[in-house]
Amino acid sequence: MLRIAVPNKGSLSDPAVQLLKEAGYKQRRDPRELVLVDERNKVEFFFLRPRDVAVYVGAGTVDAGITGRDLLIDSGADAVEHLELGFGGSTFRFAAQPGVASSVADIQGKRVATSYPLLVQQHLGGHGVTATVVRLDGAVESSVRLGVADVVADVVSTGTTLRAAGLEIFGDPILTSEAILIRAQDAPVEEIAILTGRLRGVLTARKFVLVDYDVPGDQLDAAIAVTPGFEAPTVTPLHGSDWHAVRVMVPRVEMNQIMDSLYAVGARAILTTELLAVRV
Ligand SMILES: Nc1ncnc2c1ncn2[C@@H]1O[C@H](COP(=O)(O)OP(=O)(O)OP(=O)(O)O)[C@@H](O)[C@H]1O
Ligand SMILES: O=P(O)(O)OC[C@H]1O[C@H](OP(=O)(O)OP(=O)(O)O)[C@H](O)[C@@H]1O
Ligand SMILES: [Mg+2]
Repeated sequence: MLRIAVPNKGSLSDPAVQLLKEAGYKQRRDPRELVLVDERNKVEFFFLRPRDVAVYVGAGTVDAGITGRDLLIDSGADAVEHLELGFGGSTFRFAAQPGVASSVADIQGKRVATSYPLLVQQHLGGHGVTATVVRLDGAVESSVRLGVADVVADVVSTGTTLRAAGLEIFGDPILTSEAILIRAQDAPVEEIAILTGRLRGVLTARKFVLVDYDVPGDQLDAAIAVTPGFEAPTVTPLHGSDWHAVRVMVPRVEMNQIMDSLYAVGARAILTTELLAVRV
């Protein structure tokens, strides 16, 4: 049985569980459940603290897990980033009160508060900067006002938390993070491939929609130029006329522009439908 670690709390937990459900895996109903066996798919899920996922995968006691890239790096664990999962996006940034620092070099000799000490130490070391890293469990933004640090290094999503604390981002991003599937060095290759295929199937289905339309023969090439498709669109002749029915996958974000363009070249009965899962 493939053993998979899933975050039990925090921002990554709900979207991770949702992704696994959509990929056809059984998920827990009771948030107190720590282990769940999915007999049908031959997978065992372990619900662990997001920070600990990489530790277990790195130790090889579970084969794979869902975590954030920032958490993986900060864990120092010997696990492999295997697949980007398209949620939990954030950047990891330095911030301070206005005028205190404008680049990483300005951190020299200062105190940096963070919940990600290894990630920050590695970044500072890479820039030849020596600083005192103050490890905090959370609410890092308050550390400057409360006098335990001069600079913070933290996860930034909207920036609202930093602004509310009177801090400004400075320097280049330390890291761009998102939720990722990680695997153990010696994870079973075939089982990981099945898991990856299932997850990719959902991620692709989220990015694309299916468009169907009818188009007269003399406009078929113009319509296909608008919707070239993943490989090639499916074209079926309509009974008793020179019209064709076309079915094609298009990127969800471009869906409305594409429908407008199709209409403009003479396509009619243009329908868009959701995809549940895809193998391409
Ligand atoms: N707005 C956000 N706030 C915090 N973490 C975020 C946010 N957006 C994405 N993430 C990602 O979520 C992961 C942090 O997981 P964690 O479980 O610590 O979440 P949390 O929401 O901070 O929970 P906690 O209540 O334990 O602080 C990191 O990979 C981080 O990059
Ligand atoms: O840029 P924003 O959209 O404001 O989001 C970023 C904030 O969210 C997280 O905090 P969280 O709520 O997880 O609390 P914590 O600091 O205690 O982990 C993170 O540590 C930042 O403080
Ligand atoms: Mg947090």
